[in-house]
Amino acid sequence: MSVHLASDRFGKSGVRLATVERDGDRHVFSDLDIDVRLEGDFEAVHTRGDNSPVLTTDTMRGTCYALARHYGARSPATLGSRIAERLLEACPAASHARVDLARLPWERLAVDGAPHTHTFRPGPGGRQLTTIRQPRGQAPTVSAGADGVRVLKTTGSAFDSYIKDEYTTLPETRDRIMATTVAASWGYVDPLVADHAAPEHERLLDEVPATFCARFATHDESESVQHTLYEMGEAALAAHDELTWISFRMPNEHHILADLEPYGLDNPNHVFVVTDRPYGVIEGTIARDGPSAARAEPA
Ligand SMILES: O=c1[nH]c(=O)c2[nH]c(=O)[nH]c2[nH]1
Repeated sequence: MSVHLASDRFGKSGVRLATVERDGDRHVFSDLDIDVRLEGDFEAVHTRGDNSPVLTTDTMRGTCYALARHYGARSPATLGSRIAERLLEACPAASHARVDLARLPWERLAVDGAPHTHTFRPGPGGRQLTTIRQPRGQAPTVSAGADGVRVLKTTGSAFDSYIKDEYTTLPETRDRIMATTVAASWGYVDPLVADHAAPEHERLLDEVPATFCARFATHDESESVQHTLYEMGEAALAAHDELTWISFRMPNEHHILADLEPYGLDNPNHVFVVTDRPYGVIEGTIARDGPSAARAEPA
């Protein structure tokens, strides 16, 4: 039997790193979860047990902390780019570095109506995601995203007219709860890709989820999660010229009308059984028409 190494990459996941920047009394707290990966010519590591080309994943972890000391963590795109560059410098066999940085949502605690200088609590949104892809000798690209963005609406969602066969038991409905925890990722037009530390990227990490969540709320003509996903993508691309594509993963967090008949009660959309498993998963990428569509990547 003959086999070969078809693909490989290695790195560190779950590098948890927080920084405090002190601007007088006012502290800025940044909390990141970083993943790094290297790809390149590491075949001998696998096939011959030759570790000489390996930059240890422990060194990758150390690199993240050391560069956070130099560059801070307030801009994940800046920190991520520096980490990617450094990993390629330190590991000659690597041809590509990828750094994924998730920023956890902390917000200032309000005390007597004013944001506190050094006390924080978990913020309401999801995690903000920045991905740096750095091919050796070429410009890096940045893509972005959000995950853990939880939304639910209590009306304005229908689901009917689907295929019915001998295994179909799902009742049709013109009025249901729609709930999901959105994971989104998006890619930028070229100027923003080149200028990867652009403040636009930071601004869009806030604004794009706000745009697609607003469309989730206002799309009261929803025929399905798929229908709303498309509307959310279209709204994001319409509102933000910087984006060329946006991908969503939207689990359908089912709220099933409870059967209260055994108790002699009616149930006009009041009481629901909340189930977490199994759950539907709806995924899609919306891209602008034209050449940029070819660069669309899955979430
Ligand atoms: O919006 C929905 N899309 C589906 O594809 C689907 N399938 C299902 O069972 N419920 C739903 N809801």
